[in-house]
Amino acid sequence: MRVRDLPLSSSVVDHFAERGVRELYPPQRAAVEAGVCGGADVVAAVPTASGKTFVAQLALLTAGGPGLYVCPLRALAREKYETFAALPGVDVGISTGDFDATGEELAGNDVVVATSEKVDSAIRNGASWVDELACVVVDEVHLLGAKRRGPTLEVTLATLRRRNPDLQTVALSATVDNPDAIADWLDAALVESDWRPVELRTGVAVGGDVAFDDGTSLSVDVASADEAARDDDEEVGVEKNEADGPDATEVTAALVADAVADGGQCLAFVRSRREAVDLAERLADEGLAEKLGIEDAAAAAADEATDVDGTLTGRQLADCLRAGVAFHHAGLRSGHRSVVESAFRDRDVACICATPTLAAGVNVPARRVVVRDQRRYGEAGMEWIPTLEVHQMCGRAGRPGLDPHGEAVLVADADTRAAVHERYVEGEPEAVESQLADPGALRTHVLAAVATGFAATETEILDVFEGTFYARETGAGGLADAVAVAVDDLVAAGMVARETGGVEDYRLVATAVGETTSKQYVRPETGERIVAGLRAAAGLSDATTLTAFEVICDTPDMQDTYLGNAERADVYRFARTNSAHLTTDMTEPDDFEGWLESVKTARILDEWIGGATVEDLVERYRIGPGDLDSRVERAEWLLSAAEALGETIGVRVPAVSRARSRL
Ligand SMILES: Nc1ncnc2c1ncn2[C@@H]1O[C@H](COP(=O)(O)OP(=O)(O)OP(=O)(O)O)[C@@H](O)[C@H]1O
Repeated sequence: MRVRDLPLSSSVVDHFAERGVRELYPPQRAAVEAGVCGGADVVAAVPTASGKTFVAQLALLTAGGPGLYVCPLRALAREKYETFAALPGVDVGISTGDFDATGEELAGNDVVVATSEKVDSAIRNGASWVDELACVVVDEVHLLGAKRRGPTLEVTLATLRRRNPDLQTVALSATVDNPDAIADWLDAALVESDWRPVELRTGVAVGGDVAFDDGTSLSVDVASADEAARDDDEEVGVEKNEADGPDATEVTAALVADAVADGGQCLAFVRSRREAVDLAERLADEGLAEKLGIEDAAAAAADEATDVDGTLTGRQLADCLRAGVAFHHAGLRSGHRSVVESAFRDRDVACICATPTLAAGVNVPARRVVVRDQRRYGEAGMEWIPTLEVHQMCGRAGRPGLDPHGEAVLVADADTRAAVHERYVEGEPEAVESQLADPGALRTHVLAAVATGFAATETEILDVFEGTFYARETGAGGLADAVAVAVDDLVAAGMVARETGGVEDYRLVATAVGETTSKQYVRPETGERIVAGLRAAAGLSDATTLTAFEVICDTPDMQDTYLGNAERADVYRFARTNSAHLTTDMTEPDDFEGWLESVKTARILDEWIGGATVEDLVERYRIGPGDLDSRVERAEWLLSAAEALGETIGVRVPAVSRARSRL
């Protein structure tokens, strides 16, 4: 099936042809056969990099009206926006910021790219454009199994479909165990395929020996790399037992060096940000830039990274880039992330050492993927990383048209070889499971349903949830008890009131605080904390910007900031010295550690508006520059919510507005 046989304009056909897209890939053909160009609802569950974006474009271009592309990950939205905006004759809007507004300015676009939070917020604020949509495409729909954002994704999609029964729904998923359940939920045709544009072989490495699942094998020389490490160890007086095998880092280094010497780029995945930086610094000794012959380009990429800022992270990244290697994780500033991603695509860097976030959707195909760590710290100590995530990492291997096959190598040792093989080579990815029953998520969405006027009784709330994936799995009735608890909680928190009509007959209405909380897109617990904080601040004789920051940082909508043991005493002293400016008495918090972390975040933000530089703060408080950026952004949103809530309850705290304007 050819692109030019599809119902697309000739300029669009030319656009694709210029990008080498002339003949449809088999899963794309299956989607067309399922009716994606004719308004049909389709779920496509296909491997990484097998052309899902093209399926999205087909749906959006052929729908008889405006389309919405829901991108659960903010980091990806910009890339998709650019892809859609390049289409001839298509007006594209983007909405990914975290806070506020109906986004009325988005009306009139042919395609809107937005996160599910942003769409949810637009619905709560009464945006009319959401009712005019002809088509919605949800990318990475398997993320409805994610704890925080999953419930928003499914409730938003259910609400859109309920309000607009003619809406075409197209959902794109990674390969999961239950795509049929997702298709059944959306009443959609299922396109399921394991076809990949480049064949992938996956193997397990023990020492320098890799056994692939297609029966082939590979040996790399770890000994020399290992000796290098041993020399280093000797210098610093580390004793190493001769009987120890080579460690996973050295095996990884050898696998990377081998692929690069052969002209191929690599991705190496590790469990944490810290490990990503350490591994990159270790690989900087491998002479990768010389091996790939990219010294000049690598130096230029290093200069670009230096231009972003002068932080320690920026300097480390630049040093690594100069040596042909980079690191990539969620604590990087977006400027650094995009330098790394585009340098990799332009072949100006030989290897990226990354945390699993890179695997989720960023288009960075490599010859070889090495998964050094398959376990990471979780709630229950060291846990295996889900198969779905590891498969997404492995799926980045193989560049269409350039590599005969992609190679994914999982680094194990003699003890873990069998488990790693069973879990990730033989094993199937997990099923997607709804997280909507989580009490915090339910409170948020119950409040939204009441505040927007969609529901005024428990039964009507259950009707709203009837279209969710959760309800498909268990029946909406499965939520009845949990919804009743959520309503009670919201009444106790002063967000919702029961207005009685007759005996035992009542309607649920949002209180003014509940309505503002929902519109400002903060969680009910956040709204409650801010209201209490504002009242306390109004009673302080000396409420300062620190007071305002303490209030908003002590909410579940602000990210936690890690508090190391060494800093604890210092933050404790700071809280004591500044107790006159804080709304919480030190003896009060149930979760004292959590509160101290909020004080640390508040202190950082207060110094930031006082003129401290990113460089200072990053070094003094040991947070990533990207983490500082995201806290500043959240603080802006939460302070604006605090202003709105202050107005609602008639409490004015000038320090809140001062903090906001200085941010
Ligand atoms: N029919 C086609 N012919 C040639 N190239 C194609 C075709 N379809 C897609 N591609 C190219 O394949 C690459 C991967 O496609 P795409 O990014 O859509 O994959 P994806 O399935 O969305 O991946 P992800 O798992 O990252 O979401 C892109 O560079 C795209 O231009």
